[in-house]
Amino acid sequence: MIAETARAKLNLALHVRARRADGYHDLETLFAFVDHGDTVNVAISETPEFSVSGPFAGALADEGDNLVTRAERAFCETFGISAGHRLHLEKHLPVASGIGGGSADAAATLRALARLHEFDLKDPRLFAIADSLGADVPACLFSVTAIGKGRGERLQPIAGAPGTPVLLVNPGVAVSTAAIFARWSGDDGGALPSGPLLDVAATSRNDLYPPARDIAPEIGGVIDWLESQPGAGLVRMSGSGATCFALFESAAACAAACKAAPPHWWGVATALV
Ligand SMILES: C[C@](O)(CO)[C@H](O)COP(=O)(O)OP(=O)(O)OC[C@H]1O[C@@H](n2ccc(N)nc2=O)[C@H](O)[C@@H]1O
Ligand SMILES: Nc1ncnc2c1ncn2[C@@H]1O[C@H](COP(=O)(O)OP(=O)(O)OP(=O)(O)O)[C@@H](O)[C@H]1O
Repeated sequence: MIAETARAKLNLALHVRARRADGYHDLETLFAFVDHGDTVNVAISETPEFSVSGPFAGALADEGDNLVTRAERAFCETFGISAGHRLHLEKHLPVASGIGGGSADAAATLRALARLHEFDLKDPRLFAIADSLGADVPACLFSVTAIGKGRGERLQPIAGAPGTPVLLVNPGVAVSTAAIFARWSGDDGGALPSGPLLDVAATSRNDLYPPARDIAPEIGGVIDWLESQPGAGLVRMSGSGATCFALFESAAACAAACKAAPPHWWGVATALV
């Protein structure tokens, strides 16, 4: 059996540039990944099956076509694999929450299957499958700190800030990525500034925050709460929300804030990788 971690993705910055004819939007984003995520297990099996466990398994109960099984089908078609697989997903990340849980699961499935069948992780066919499964899946395939352009698939790795303590908080509202983009102002957010990761993050924005807060005002409350926490530095919403994050100067301050979070919020104190 092969196990792969599906790390949560953060958009440390997200500038929306233009709406495209294909319905997507061109972005400039800073992708970073954290030391927390789902787990995907894959093994060859004569009786193919897919199962889910973990705290957010219930949110996927009605999901007919999970991103894990979609990734597996695409992999087998592309690489001509006739064997069946037993797939298991441990779901720790809230669903539809701006931290790319489904995208990370799809990417982890592709990495696990490539290892199982001994294909190179740099095989361009793997990237093409990732690109076909969603805008965040190519970034999740590599799960390294990177600038993303286009709809997020044109990736340029950059030096990260590993070990930086980060608190993730979600108020328990699921928001649709398509609905948030549909409410974007239409004003070009401009290019990201250049420089070291945390300097770029500090001098940029998430352009999806205003439309997300209009749809789910709870997100504004989460940002205000994070900004009031002792030791919090950069505070921002990730992706299309509703998860927001704060970077902290120390792991102790990060853990203390996590403990102080309202009990009905989901929160995890972790670190950038
Ligand atoms: C907002 C981000 O999370 C930033 O990393 C991603 O761009 C969203 O990535 P994702 O969830 O993988 O998105 P997809 O599942 O590919 O797209 C969902 C829907 O969001 C809108 N969408 C998504 C990405 C993008 N660059 N422009 C868009 O307009 C489209 O209406 C699309 O149909
Ligand atoms: N394994 C999966 N985990 C989560 N969502 C899944 C999965 N499979 C399918 N989905 C569907 O994909 C949708 C998007 O889920 P996901 O958790 O990736 O959103 P997100 O965190 O907002 O991602 P992003 O930051 O990429 O916009 C969900 O609403 C759900 O219907």
